[in-house]
Amino acid sequence: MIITLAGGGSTFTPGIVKSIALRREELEVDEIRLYDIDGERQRKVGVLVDWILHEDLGTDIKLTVTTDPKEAFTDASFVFAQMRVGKYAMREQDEKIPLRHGCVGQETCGCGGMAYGMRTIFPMVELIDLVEKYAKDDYWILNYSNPAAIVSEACRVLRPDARIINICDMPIAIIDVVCEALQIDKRDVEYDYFGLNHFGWFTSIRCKGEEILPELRDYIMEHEILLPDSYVKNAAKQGAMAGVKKDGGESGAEQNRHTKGSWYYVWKGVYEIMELFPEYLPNTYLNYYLQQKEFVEHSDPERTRANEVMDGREKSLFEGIDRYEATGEIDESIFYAGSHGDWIADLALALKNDTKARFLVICQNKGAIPNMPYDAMVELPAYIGKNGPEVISRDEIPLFQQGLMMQQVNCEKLLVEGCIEGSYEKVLKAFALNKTVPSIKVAKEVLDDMIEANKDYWPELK
Ligand SMILES: NC(=O)c1ccc[n+]([C@@H]2O[C@H](COP(=O)([O-])OP(=O)(O)OC[C@H]3O[C@@H](n4cnc5c(N)ncnc54)[C@H](O)[C@@H]3O)[C@@H](O)[C@H]2O)c1
Ligand SMILES: O=P(O)(O)OC[C@H]1O[C@H](O[C@H]2[C@H](O)[C@@H](O)[C@@H](O)O[C@@H]2CO)[C@H](O)[C@@H](O)[C@@H]1O
Ligand SMILES: [Mn+2]
Repeated sequence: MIITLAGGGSTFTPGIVKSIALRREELEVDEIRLYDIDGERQRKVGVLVDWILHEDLGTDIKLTVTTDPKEAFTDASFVFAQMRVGKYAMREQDEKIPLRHGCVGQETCGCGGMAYGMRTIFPMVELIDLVEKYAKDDYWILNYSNPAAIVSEACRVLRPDARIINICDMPIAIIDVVCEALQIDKRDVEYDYFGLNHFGWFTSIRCKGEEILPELRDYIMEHEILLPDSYVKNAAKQGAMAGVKKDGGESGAEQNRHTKGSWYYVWKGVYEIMELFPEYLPNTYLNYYLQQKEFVEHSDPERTRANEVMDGREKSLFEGIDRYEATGEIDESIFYAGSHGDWIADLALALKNDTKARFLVICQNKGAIPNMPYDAMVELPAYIGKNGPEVISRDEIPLFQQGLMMQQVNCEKLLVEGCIEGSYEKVLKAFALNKTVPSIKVAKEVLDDMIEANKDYWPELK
């Protein structure tokens, strides 16, 4: 049983490998392969992965680190994809170019998300074709590569038969925070959710069968933020309490980072949205669409999330690996093993062992939300077994959410069509349709700057 990580040089690789290795008996995994187009970045991550597999956990799982697709995918059962096409340097452009024009600058939302999507569509299709060619016939690609909404729409259009499931860790990250805030165990929690990727709402959260959304709402209103007291106390102890505008990089500690810099506004925004629209718990990404003006106001166009990540997660990981290579000493806090890795490893487990466990997945609607288009890629709970997701249908969604989702879904579809056809006009219409963009003139200005910045990545637009 072979699992290949595509984007093996990712900062998330060590955490994911640890989650796989901790489930080695149920997954019956014999070999883990890392595949990347950047050999040196991946080699370094491979050094840490080797330590995790063979020193830390003492497993006999074989490790292969390669830039050769044939070696990477031959006979693989699972491919976990986590590519960042254009790396952090292009993420920085995605975030900074729109901000220069007064628009939201974000990795996966608005103009930045569309730019990232246009870089990723064809490499993703290429990956699918390589996996089809070399992997086992019943392979599964479990895809984290962002922007997952646009990537999944492109896969639906270009490779409709691919055995790919697109997923996101934000909803489970939100549930982690909710559980910490209310001091409950996440194993007791089940939730209902609907939306698009990075664009959805929790409609019910249950703990041991009891509805806890009202209690959570009270917590958020009382604290004026969705942040657990324990996170805030820990961060304060470390002298890193935020709320502070435009502050420095992340610390190694996962909890700590949520209390400062751009993450602070993520959790504050949940309160600001729920104060006005208390019915559901919003995905934090809705901030960028519902508070676009305020986001631009509190952003520093010279220092965005990409800078925080480069100075934080990326730096501490690669400096830690360098230190290990030089001294043989390892500091485990340089990588994060948690829900992100557990989620994808548990999904593989559900597919392999036909567990019918419940997961949120990005899937074609096919009537599951009756008042959304049949071919929209939506995010919904599903039971996962050996034949893939069995999506749980629901009632019609309210007009406010449906209106927002229709605008966003049409934007994503136009972008994918424009990218495939090489149509400037369609891509411009996608930019103009996005809720983060105030006028067609601004849409054109941002798009033209994006074309220049992405000339090594995007198809030509005519
Ligand atoms: N869906 C989610 O909820 C979720 C959560 C976290 C991260 N992500 C995504 O996971 C990815 C990795 O994030 P990161 O911050 O660790 O980035 P990273 O830059 O550290 O790692 C990405 C790796 O992908 C490699 N890569 C780029 N193009 C490739 C290609 N065509 N083939 C193979 N490898 C390629 C890069 O060389 C790099 O090593 C990103 O797409 C990010 O957006 C998604
Ligand atoms: O800015 P980044 O690169 O730190 O995060 C962007 C990603 O944010 C979400 O995933 C988070 C998650 O919410 C957090 O709790 C922790 O697990 O880290 C993840 C990655 O930072 C989101 O779901 C992803 O799509 C984004 O790429
Ligand atoms: Mn996500």
